[in-house]
Amino acid sequence: MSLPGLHHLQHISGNDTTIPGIAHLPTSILDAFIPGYSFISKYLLDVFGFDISIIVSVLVLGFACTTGVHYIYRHLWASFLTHFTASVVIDAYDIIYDNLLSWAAEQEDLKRVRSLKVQSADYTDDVDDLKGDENAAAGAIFNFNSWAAKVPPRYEPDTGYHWFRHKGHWFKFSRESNKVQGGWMGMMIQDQETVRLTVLGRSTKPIKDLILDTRDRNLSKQIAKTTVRRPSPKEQRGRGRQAWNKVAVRPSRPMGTVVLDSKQKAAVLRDINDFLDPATTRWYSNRGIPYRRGILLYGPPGTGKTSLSFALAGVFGLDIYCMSLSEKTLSEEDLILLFNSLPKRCIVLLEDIDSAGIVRKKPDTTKEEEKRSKGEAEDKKEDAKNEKKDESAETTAAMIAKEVAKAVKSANESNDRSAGGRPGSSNDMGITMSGLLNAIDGVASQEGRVLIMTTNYPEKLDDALMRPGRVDMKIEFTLASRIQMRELFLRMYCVDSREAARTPANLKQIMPDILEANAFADRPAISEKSNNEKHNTLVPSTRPLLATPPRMPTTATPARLRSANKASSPLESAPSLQSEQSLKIEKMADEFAASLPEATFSPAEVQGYLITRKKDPSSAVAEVAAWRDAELAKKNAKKEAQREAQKDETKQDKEVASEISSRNELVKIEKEDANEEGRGGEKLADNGDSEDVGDDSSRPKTSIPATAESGCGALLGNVEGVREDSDDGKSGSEDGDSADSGDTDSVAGSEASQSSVESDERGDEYGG
Ligand SMILES: Nc1ncnc2c1ncn2[C@@H]1O[C@H](COP(=O)(O)OP(=O)(O)OP(=O)(O)O)[C@@H](O)[C@H]1O
Repeated sequence: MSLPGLHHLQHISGNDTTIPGIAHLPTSILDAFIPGYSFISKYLLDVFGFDISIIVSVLVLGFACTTGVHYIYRHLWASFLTHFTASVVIDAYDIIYDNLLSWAAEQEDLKRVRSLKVQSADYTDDVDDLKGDENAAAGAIFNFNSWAAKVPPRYEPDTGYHWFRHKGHWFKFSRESNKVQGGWMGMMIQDQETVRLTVLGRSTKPIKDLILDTRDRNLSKQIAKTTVRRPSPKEQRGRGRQAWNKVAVRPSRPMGTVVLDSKQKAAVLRDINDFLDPATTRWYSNRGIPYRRGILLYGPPGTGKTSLSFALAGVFGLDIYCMSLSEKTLSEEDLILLFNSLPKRCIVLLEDIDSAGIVRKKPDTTKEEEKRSKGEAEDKKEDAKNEKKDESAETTAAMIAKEVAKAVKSANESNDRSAGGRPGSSNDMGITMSGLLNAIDGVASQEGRVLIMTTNYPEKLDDALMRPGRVDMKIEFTLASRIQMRELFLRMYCVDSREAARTPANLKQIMPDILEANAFADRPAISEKSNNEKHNTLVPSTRPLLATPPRMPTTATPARLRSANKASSPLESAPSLQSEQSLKIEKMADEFAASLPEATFSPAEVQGYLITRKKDPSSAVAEVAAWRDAELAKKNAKKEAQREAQKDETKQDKEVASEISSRNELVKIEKEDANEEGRGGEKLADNGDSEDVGDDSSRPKTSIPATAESGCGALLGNVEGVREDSDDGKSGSEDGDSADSGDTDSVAGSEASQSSVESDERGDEYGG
């Protein structure tokens, strides 16, 4: 290749080290690109006679051209993208992100990309869709790992960008991972993924359509699934959706599987259905009423409160946000943030609301106490000056009082603990009642959510929490009635007939009988009633919304039971069983229910029994009497043990109290003696014979410190014993027969209901 211009340039430079006649770049230019070029090329030419200038010139020219073209291309492409494409960014914590990635994993164009990210079947829900091995031999051991290994892993496009075509449009799928500040005070650097979808063209519509497609595809896949979310770990908690973690997507629980009085079920279904109706939103806003709904589910453990909440989430296609107030890392600020980060429509399940130890903050007595004890300490100082001779007796008494107060305080604390509260109440516990109330109906709290609170002890709940507007509906759950037990039996052995009701589109599909019978004919239309009237309709002030499930007579026979079922149909109608086999099962269900006492076992217990015989209804019936007797014996033994424990506790309380009382008496006597001794000494001193008095061995001598120490040790031992007992769940406060309270000087050491203030006061009595 001839480059005459360059050749000319070379002559001008006057620094020619090359063979004349061959085109190349001037040495000065090459020197600028490659430092030391002229020296190297001269050396190579002199020693080997080889001219590298032409090769180097070509390489440099090639490099310059490529860089230039690349620069121009990038520049043009960037301005093309700016002016002729549209894009949308999707954050990783958004549901759209999940939808898009699972959609992308199935696109042929994107399957072909060379940079993929793989996700094993364990982390997807696909494992639930696998069918069991029907050819497995009877009794063959099921191996989950080898079964789950059949689910192919999911491949999705990795970080980087990939082009694909969808519905005639070209899209660019860019997955990016960025470092962002997060965590507490933004002190942690976290990875945050985003996907940017870009489409050729100036409109974002194709992207929006694509997002809708991915959502629809996901909906059709997840039609019968309920998404469960829990608060994110504290350090990852941020605003918005980051506050909540998706922990599971599980098959929706069919309403029919929750055995509950059908009127109660219908009431709650109607109520939530009305609430979610878009027209209701306007109704609320027109009247300035916060658009929220609160439901309290209460009753013994294992009676179906959580199950009903999940079934409701399934029926109404709502995500369920579960939270426990007893979670240690949950502060009031977190609670407010979590409530403020809820989506527009969802179910919030606040479980075991009583166990969080939510109590109104007690008046702060500590400071008063301190003041008082300070004042008293000063008084004591004065006294000490005036009555120096009482000093040793006083010190001893103060020691005892201090130890006793300590012991009583710790016993009280442990009693508090055993009574369900958290130790150190207001300091340890993050959530106070006012904090909870602020969160659930604070100004920034999200509207449109259904708050379901569950408790085993409704009587422990604060009235402020129960007021209409916070709790609009209460549903009581009871131990299983005979009809419920029959229903549980039928559901255990005829589940498949109910499968059709998994995705109901109409309330009638769930509860045909009750809704057709127009059970709510008297219920006013929502637009015709004021909110208060509405609350009154739904929540009688003290009674639960609806009566508990009707009880069958204790002497129910299978025949009576069946006729009662047919006549009143208080529960959702049982699965229609046509075949002979089904009639047989129905008969067995009657027999089964008739063998069990009412209101003794929780549905969970009955289900637990049935589940171990899930393929064998006959043995479930045959063995139920033996199971019942064994369970009743266990329950009675437990009750008896509790009674015994209570008795022991009372006895111990009394012993401790009487010991304290006798120590107290002893200290009093010592003190009086010491006073007398002092007075006698003074008199003798006046007579100038004081030394003899001190040696008077005829007077009874007391060894106060020794007595006091052993007394405290013994006393503490006893009180410690009481505390340990109460840690085991025995509450001293439950004991009606506490230490003799008539004796004002005595410290009723183990009386759990005493506050530490009281015990300190009594301690001061000792000291003074
Ligand atoms: N009424 C019921 N109908 C159907 N199943 C029930 C019912 N009650 C309890 N169960 C079964 O018992 C188990 C425990 O029920 P669930 O967790 O709903 O009870 P819970 O009242 O919320 O208990 P806890 O108060 O201890 O939280 C579940 O497997 C559920 O299927």
